Amino acid sequence: MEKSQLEQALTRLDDAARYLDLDADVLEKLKYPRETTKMRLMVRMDDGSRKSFMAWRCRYDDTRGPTKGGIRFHPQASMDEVETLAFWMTFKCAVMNLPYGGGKGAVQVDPHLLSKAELERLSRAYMQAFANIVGPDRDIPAPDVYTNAMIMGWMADEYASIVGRNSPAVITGKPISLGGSLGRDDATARGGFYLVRHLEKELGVAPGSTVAIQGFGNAGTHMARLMADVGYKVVAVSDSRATLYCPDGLDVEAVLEAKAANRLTSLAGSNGIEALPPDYIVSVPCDVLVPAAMEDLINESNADEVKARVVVELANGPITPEADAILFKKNIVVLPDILANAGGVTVSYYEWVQNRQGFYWTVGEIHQRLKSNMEVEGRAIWNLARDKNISVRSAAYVHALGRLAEAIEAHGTQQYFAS
Ligand SMILES: NC(=O)c1ccc[n+]([C@@H]2O[C@H](COP(=O)([O-])OP(=O)(O)OC[C@H]3O[C@@H](n4cnc5c(N)ncnc54)[C@H](O)[C@@H]3O)[C@@H](O)[C@H]2O)c1
Repeated sequence: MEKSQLEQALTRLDDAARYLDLDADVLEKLKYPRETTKMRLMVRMDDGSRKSFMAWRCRYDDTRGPTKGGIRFHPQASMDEVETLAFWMTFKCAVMNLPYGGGKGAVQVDPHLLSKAELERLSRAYMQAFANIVGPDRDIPAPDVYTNAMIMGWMADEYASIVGRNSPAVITGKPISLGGSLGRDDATARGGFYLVRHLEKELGVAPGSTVAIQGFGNAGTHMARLMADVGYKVVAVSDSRATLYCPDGLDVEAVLEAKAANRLTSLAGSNGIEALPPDYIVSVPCDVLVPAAMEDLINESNADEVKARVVVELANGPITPEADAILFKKNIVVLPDILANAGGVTVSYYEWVQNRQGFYWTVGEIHQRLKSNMEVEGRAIWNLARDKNISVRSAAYVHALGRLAEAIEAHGTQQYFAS
């Protein structure tokens, strides 16, 4: 029988456990989601009819603090995916030493088929359904695929009316006018960017090296701009419909404009730019490949075609464990999701801190803190990988698991005696 997504993800936990002397209780605690709630949301459509949508919220593990993780609106969302993403959040927050556990949520919906008013009603319905589960000290959502600051703003507003007080720290990734943090919009890409720049010597890349980016949404577009701004050559980008490829380098600003107007492929045919199928991006000749779309897009069927020497996982889980083994054999360095895309949750943490203290930082302060956090954790993980001769992914899991194990033990024995 085929493994579920969560079972696949758990193989990383078993792998990391081999390098630590852990109590069996620790693994038992981390092997299962603590709490997953499933709700059917009823939403009034503009034509007066009612439609229902399946929705979930998972709090995977809260040993290190309130659970934290985004809400995804996607037609293929499933409980298995939500629990897997929540598992990854647990490790990501531990990698970055944030005082959080891991959570995630989703609605099974294609948001492109909804009007803005329907999208607002759906977002409010989500918060009505899960208001008892979330909370600034319990579970703190954020944006993920096909959700954004506007949606977080509606959800924060709904939560405030339910609890009867302003409570901005319940959700992050909000509009700046509602207590959002400066620097949250490009934080995921910026974290990955700081990491690459910090490890340039070790990775053998530098401005002038070529980059291909799979997925051209929040994470992908910001990464393209940041890398191009310091002189990296972006040779290919893709979205769900096409890959745009130009070996001499794309004009990133022109590509961003075309994407904003929803006509990415309109650039093909001029200046040596070709439009190719979306999957082509994986095999593009380049130095750095940046998956920034969905899970499992690099798998057994195409991992052999990867030409890059470095893969920076801005997406969550873009490489299957089988593909990971193939890349490792090919000496391709993978900077794993739980480290490379942790800039998003890190600036979400800053947003939560600012909301709670009621005092806000400048964008310069945010960038400085993020750069320092990425460099400290990135360096520790890089050194661990080198010293133990393991992949950077395994090292990131070992780094996080050590922190989780310490916290599980520090909680004492109460849970041991409880049923
Ligand atoms: N936004 C964040 O702060 C954040 C933080 C951490 C991780 N991530 C992860 O980054 C990834 C992207 O998230 P986002 O926020 O940028 O989402 P987004 O909705 O802004 O963008 C997703 C992009 O992926 C593209 N896409 C979808 N299917 C594709 C396919 N088969 N091939 C190529 N492109 C495809 C879409 O066209 C879109 O351009 C996800 O895995 C998400 O979990 C996001």
